[in-house]
Amino acid sequence: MGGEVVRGVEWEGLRKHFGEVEGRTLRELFAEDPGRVARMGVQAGDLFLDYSKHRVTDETVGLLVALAEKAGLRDAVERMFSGEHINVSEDRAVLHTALRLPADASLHVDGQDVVADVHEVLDKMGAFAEKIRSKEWRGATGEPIATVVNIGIGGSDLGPAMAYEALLDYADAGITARFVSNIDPADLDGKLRGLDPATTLFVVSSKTFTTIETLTNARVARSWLVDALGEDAVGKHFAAVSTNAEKVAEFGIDTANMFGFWDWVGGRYSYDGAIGLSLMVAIGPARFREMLDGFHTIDEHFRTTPFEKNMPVLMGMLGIWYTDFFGAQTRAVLPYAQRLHRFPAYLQQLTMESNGKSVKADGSPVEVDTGEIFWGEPGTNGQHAFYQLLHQGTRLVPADFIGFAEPFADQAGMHDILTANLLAQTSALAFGKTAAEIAAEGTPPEIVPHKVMPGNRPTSTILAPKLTPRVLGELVALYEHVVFVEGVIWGIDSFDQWGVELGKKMALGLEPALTSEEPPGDFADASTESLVRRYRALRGRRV
Ligand SMILES: O=P(O)(O)OC[C@H]1O[C@H](O)[C@H](O)[C@@H](O)[C@@H]1O
Repeated sequence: MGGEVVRGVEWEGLRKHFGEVEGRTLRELFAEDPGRVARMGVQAGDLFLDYSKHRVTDETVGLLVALAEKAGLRDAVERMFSGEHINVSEDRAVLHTALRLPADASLHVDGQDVVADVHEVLDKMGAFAEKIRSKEWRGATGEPIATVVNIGIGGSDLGPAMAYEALLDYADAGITARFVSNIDPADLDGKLRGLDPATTLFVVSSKTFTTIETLTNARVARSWLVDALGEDAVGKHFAAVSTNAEKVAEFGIDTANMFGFWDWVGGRYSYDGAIGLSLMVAIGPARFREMLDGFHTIDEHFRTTPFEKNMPVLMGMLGIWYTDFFGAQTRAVLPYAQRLHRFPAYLQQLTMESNGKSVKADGSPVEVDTGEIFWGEPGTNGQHAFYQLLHQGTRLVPADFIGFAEPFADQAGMHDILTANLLAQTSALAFGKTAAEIAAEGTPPEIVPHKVMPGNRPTSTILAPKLTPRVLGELVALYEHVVFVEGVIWGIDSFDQWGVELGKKMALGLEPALTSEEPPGDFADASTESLVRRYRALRGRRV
């Protein structure tokens, strides 16, 4: 499966074809075939993708689709959706798609009625969120909750934080959310500033409930609350989201206020379940469910649409095309929506923790580059910062531009100016400006080379009607499945993350060396030892 197609017949066919396409420009491709625009557009739910500004022909698309077929992508999709243990290194099912199945759907996995479990938790979250939003839930002093502080990190932070920011215009109950993640004390300190313990609810979010950052922040937050309101206040001011009820109880949070999920939901795939609790409190259960419908729409599209019109398949295969044939290292994601300012950061975990692997699912080494480096900033800000490199630098940076037709609120035509910028950038990136065109404007000859815009820089444009809860769900599901497609082609396990473990363990081992009164002991390496001594000296400790 999967990785076996790398360097196979279809792969080599693509390599040969790449030799023919590499030297062609988008100007030529468009001049020869203006009809490509009509053919290279696909709709999935509310999302429209224009991929005509990619360095591909119909033949390229045909070959990429054939590679996906040969890799067994169809089967792999079914295996994921039906709950097979495709996360082989952890022997787990991968069922984030079950988090958004409608209540009348049916899915039994490992003897468990997954749909019933999911909806039981959603209903419990909904009831809790409504109590807080309606002010029926009162804090220890009888006041309603004004602020929800989510304490979590990685998948237990990035998803709800990104989505809360994205959907801020839908937070209609006067309840704001804050997100604390970093073990740097500055994070919690900054986020607690200005808050009244009497009106603050903490949601401690951790799949494992063993993550040191989260538990430490939660402990400090607990003291902050208890110092102000006493020990008895904890029950009214702390909730937990976890798969680990035992640890939640051990920490001292009433499991009646705990919202569960399952080992078949990866941390980075979890905010559409209980990890989204703080988001649900802010926007309400109905809008949260609209968001889930959006996710589900794309799940169905991915599962049932022929590959030639399948948005995640096309985007994933384009990722393979640029990574493994053009040798691109990164993919920029450029949302023309300020509300999506955390979307690139969210995608970094989703994509890079999933596909940053150098062995295949069977443990053998991969033979080609895997894992695109995702990065980005909202437009138009990025235009005034790093787009220079995108336009005239030596590196090829394929980019996804994301835009919306309707703003939540507009002023002075600002939204149209925003969209005009998105369109101008993708056009300039694709078609550039030649030396002759620049010279014809009267530019002095010695300046002409500086002004040449090489063009031929590929982009996707994703356009949606409006950034609603539904559309956000669609966008996130789209990228989840893009990750899946790429992982299948590379033959890797996109659902484990062993690479983060070693550093965590070493930090636990190093901490005593920083704080001990004894001279630092033996170290594995001289550089680390010298830095430990320097740090201790700077902190006035014995070296
Ligand atoms: O939710 P938790 O168990 O606290 O885990 C939080 C995060 O920490 C880990 O280091 C993983 O790399 C992430 O995938 C995970 O989302």
